[in-house]
Amino acid sequence: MDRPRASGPVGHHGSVDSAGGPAAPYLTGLRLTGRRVVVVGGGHVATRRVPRLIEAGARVCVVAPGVSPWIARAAAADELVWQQRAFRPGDLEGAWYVLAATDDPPTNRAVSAEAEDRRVFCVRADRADEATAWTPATGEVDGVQVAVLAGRRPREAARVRDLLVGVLARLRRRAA
Ligand SMILES: C[C@@]1(CC(=O)O)C2=NC(=C\c3[nH]c(c(CCC(=O)O)c3CC(=O)O)Cc3[nH]c(c(CC(=O)O)c3CCC(=O)O)/C=C3\N/C(=C\2)[C@@H](CCC(=O)O)[C@]3(C)CC(=O)O)/[C@H]1CCC(=O)O
Ligand SMILES: NC(=O)c1ccc[n+]([C@@H]2O[C@H](COP(=O)([O-])OP(=O)(O)OC[C@H]3O[C@@H](n4cnc5c(N)ncnc54)[C@H](O)[C@@H]3O)[C@@H](O)[C@H]2O)c1
Repeated sequence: MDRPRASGPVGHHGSVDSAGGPAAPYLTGLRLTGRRVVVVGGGHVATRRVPRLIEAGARVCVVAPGVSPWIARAAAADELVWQQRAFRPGDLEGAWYVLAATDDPPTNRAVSAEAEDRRVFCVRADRADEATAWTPATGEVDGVQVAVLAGRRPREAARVRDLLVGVLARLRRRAA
């Protein structure tokens, strides 16, 4: 079947074409309620991402010898499970989504290899080119969610997210 054509500068699929570049990720919305998500590593990057997984209702398991105070508190409050040890093969059993976010590249590589074997999508914090998923910059205004990927330019993604959230909030206030 032919691909549907874009009409005008912004196609009906919402993209301004950058023909010839590497394929862009397929943006989607994971519905994680009650589903196991394994986060390997419990430092700065994991601590930025885990709250959103919990908000989405995921059953989060953090595997790391040491974690941030926020993750330790969330574990104590039963908001997540913390396995206080290094990653071991088999830890991804039953996972729907995986984050490899340690500061040890061989461990991140082992996590992403196990995820690949199990065909589970996996973010890899240190090597986006070897990951099967990327984390967008996100925001929300009155039930409208915004997610921005900027082609491995996280600061640009966060800047555009802030702009969009600002515009949405202004539109909301004007409509009220
Ligand atoms: C948007 C955001 C969402 C979030 O994380 O929640 C996000 N990174 C954020 C922050 C941030 N990232 C980095 C720093 C420290 C340096 C700096 O300041 O520049 C900081 C700031 C900080 O940590 O404070 C460095 C970095 N990032 C990546 C690599 C590896 C690589 O590119 O290979 C390295 C080098 C690591 C190294 O040195 O080894 C990779 C990715 N980072 C992504 C997302 C994915 C898609 C991005 C896109 O398409 O635009 C992608 C591709 C994959 C992924 O990781 O999912 C969040 C802003 C959230 C917000 O502000 O709300
Ligand atoms: N993608 C991004 O947005 C982004 C941003 C900053 C840094 N990074 C990259 O991500 C990596 C992690 O960054 P960070 O700032 O969160 O590091 P961090 O030092 O704050 O945390 C590292 C965590 O990994 C854990 N860990 C180490 N070895 C482990 C093992 N074998 N098994 C399980 N857990 C293990 C530690 O206990 C700790 O919890 C960095 O090395 C950097 O390459 C990515």
